[in-house]
Amino acid sequence: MLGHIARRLGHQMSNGLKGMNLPHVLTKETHRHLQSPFDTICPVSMMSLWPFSGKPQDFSQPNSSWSPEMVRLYEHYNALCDAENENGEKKRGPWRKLPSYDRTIKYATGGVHLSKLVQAKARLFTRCIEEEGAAFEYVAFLNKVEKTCVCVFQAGHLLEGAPGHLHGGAIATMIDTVTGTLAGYLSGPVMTAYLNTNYRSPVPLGSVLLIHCALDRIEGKKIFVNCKVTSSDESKLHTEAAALFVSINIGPLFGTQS
Ligand SMILES: CCCCCCCCCCCCCCCC(=O)SCCNC(=O)CCNC(=O)[C@H](O)C(C)(C)COP(=O)(O)OP(=O)(O)OC[C@H]1O[C@@H](n2cnc3c(N)ncnc32)[C@H](O)[C@@H]1OP(=O)(O)O
Repeated sequence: MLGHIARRLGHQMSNGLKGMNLPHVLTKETHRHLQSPFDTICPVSMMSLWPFSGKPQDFSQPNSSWSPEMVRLYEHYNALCDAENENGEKKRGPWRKLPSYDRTIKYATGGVHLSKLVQAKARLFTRCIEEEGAAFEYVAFLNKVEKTCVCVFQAGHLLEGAPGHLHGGAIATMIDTVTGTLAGYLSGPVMTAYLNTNYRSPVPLGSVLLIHCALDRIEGKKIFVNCKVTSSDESKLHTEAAALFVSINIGPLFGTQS
């Protein structure tokens, strides 16, 4: 019952926050991606070591909860994914929009042990709240040449910490997610060994933020990644972090070679 009331309240609040009519805000380019999200992105199987199958829902596509600023930044980075050669022909640039699913392992092929190890109800923490705009709305773009990743993140009303402001744990969660994604795409399966976070200025709830991550160095199976969280115009630094990821071997889980 309480859950039902909370969901209704959340829904009303998020409707109040929307303040936009998606079809009027989105450009033709964005509509193209909405209609066919897999048109322009590299097949997942080509981008990572995860043996995905099928076409699961990509939660990083624009939805009606995205503010005009979120949509603007999405379109800005999306445009970088298509470069033009000297003849004006479209060719793939160094940037890739990364798809984002509510489970990673669910869509993996093989792995006879998966059904026993993974509970059917498990969901990725950042994608587990169904109401659009209520919690983590984000889309990440990877630059494999520069070994960087940028994430556009809109912080929803369920992520409150200090009154009216974003919870520090929610910020750390997003930093872990984006730095971990970069480390994972560069080195395969990893786990966070440490995440050192410095909170420099509070983030108003509902803000759109940029999370910039860059590979610092790789030493054997250790991947060091730096991160900065800024306001959407990059004028204000909110958080800085340094993370260490360690490569792990999960081949046997997926039924692949160890
Ligand atoms: C294919 C990709 C697709 C990507 C698309 C994914 C999409 C979806 C996105 C979701 C992205 C979410 C990303 C969240 C990721 C988590 O949040 S993971 C959860 C939190 N982390 C954990 O639970 C990890 C717990 N810790 C452990 O399991 C183990 O300690 C570790 C980290 C795996 C390391 O253990 P180990 O493999 O036995 O390594 P070990 O031999 O002890 O140490 C190796 C080296 O690391 C050093 N080291 C280890 N720990 C530390 C430490 N804490 N401090 C300093 N140095 C350390 C050691 O000193 C050693 O150094 P060297 O001697 O080699 O110089």
